[in-house]
Amino acid sequence: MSDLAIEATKRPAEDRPDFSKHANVAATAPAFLSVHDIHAYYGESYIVQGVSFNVHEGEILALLGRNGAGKTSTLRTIARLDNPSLTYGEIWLDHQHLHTMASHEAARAGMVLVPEDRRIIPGLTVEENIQLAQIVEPVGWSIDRLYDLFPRLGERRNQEGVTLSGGEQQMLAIARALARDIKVLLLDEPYEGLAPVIVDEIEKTLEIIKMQGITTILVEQNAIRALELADRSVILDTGSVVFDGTAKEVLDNKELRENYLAI
Ligand SMILES: Nc1ncnc2c1ncn2[C@@H]1O[C@H](COP(=O)(O)OP(=O)(O)OP(=O)(O)O)[C@@H](O)[C@H]1O
Repeated sequence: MSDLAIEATKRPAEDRPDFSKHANVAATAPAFLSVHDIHAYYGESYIVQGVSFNVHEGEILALLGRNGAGKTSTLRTIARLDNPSLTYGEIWLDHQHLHTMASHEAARAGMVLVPEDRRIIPGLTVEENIQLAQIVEPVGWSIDRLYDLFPRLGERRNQEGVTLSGGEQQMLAIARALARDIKVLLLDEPYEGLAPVIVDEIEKTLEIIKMQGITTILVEQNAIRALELADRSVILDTGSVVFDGTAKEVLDNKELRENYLAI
């Protein structure tokens, strides 16, 4: 950790300098997505403790770790949500510095989070949920293209979104993200509560999304399923990276799986 980062962590939240507002502290030429030494707090709670990793364009990265390891917090920090707040570090996406952006600017730059609770808007049909995502530029996939990817959504286009099954709601949440012109899809526990056959279906769509060149970061409790799909994996423990390598390395390493994933 750099001196500045240590300095940031020692101070109470209100006194901490907000290094995220400083654009000119990049040390190296960024990868497609480069997360560099990010530190983030919920109020006084220091949760994301110097996380760094790179993601290549079109890759699926499984971000794994035990309950409470900091996976959701890391995703939220990368998406530039206010909570937890980024106090130090850099996030570069395709030469754009997301660490200086608010969440709506990061979304416009192509970083979109599909949260665990999916946030389907009540009172709106499937199609209206998608259309709402396309109200502002830049627009991504057309509605017809989204229905090709998710035929179930096409069949239910006039049904109220919140009345869909859990799996269909997850598909709608992903479709809504793709309806924007995105570069990186951040998925928080997309398989949660879903039957294996629905997980199979969602997995197939994630493979198709990958083939279109979109980069995905997948946070999943179902680590085996995530690793079988992913190219690479980053494992977190108490808010820090303890492993960065290929998904196969994790699947082949019993000790790593037992120590950090309990599988
Ligand atoms: N809003 C919050 N305020 C304070 N602490 C929080 C908040 N949200 C999460 N935390 C704490 O941050 C730590 C990391 O939580 P996080 O949800 O990022 O972990 P996770 O790896 O995604 O866990 P899980 O797999 O259980 O979802 C936990 O100790 C949690 O209690």
